[in-house]
Amino acid sequence: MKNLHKNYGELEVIKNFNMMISPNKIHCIFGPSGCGKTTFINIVASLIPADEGNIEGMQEKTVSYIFQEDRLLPWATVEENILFVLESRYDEKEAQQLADKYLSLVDLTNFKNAYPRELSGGMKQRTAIARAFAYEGDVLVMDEPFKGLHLELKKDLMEYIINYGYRENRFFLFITHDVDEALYIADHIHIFQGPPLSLKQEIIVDIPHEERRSQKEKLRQYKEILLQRSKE
Ligand SMILES: Nc1ncnc2c1ncn2[C@@H]1O[C@H](COP(=O)(O)OP(=O)(O)OP(=O)(O)O)[C@@H](O)[C@H]1O
Repeated sequence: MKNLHKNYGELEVIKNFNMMISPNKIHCIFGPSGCGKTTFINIVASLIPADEGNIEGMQEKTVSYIFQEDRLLPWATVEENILFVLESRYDEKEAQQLADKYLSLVDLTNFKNAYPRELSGGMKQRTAIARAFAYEGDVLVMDEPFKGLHLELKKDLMEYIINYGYRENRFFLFITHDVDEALYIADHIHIFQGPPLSLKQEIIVDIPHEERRSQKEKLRQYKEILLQRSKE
């Protein structure tokens, strides 16, 4: 991302902002409310245009997006909500296989025929996660995707991203306010401040994912740095 600028009226949300992300790595974005994180990832996902600047390497890339809110179609069932976005990309059989696989991952197979109004907030969010994962975009952009989910499912979903080949050749941008979540999953943690959005510090978490549960002392040190830098 090069020299990005974005204003909302008088407010300079993003000004001369640069950042690089690598495939196979999970980039977490951390920063105070209102600093411009959502605006930034919306630009990366081409949901809104930047006023200036460009993003290289995104041509022809497909994007899966998990929003802060579930954005489900109210008139469609859980399964139809997923199949609907897969239609443009997969044939019917492939789409059904993907929908089945990811409904099972988020533990909603038994609710595939339910409508959003019949679901709890967490179940709606799980549907939105299944929809984004199933689309299998080259770029996965997530804005606090696991907020409100219970710990076990949150861990299962993070494990899935880390361990099941899902990371291969894929770009991840992941906004979270949860320090433990970030330290569990991230390879890079970008601490932002703003507006206008700028990088305060980038932390590279150099503990292999499979060792994160056992390397408690090292993780605690990262946590301290992260909390300290976020507060300053
Ligand atoms: N469509 C819009 N029109 C006008 N101002 C906006 C718009 N969207 C965001 N803003 C403003 O831009 C600033 C950055 O908002 P943004 O949603 O990007 O922040 P954020 O870091 O994602 O916050 P949060 O963590 O609370 O989601 C805020 O001051 C917000 O009020």
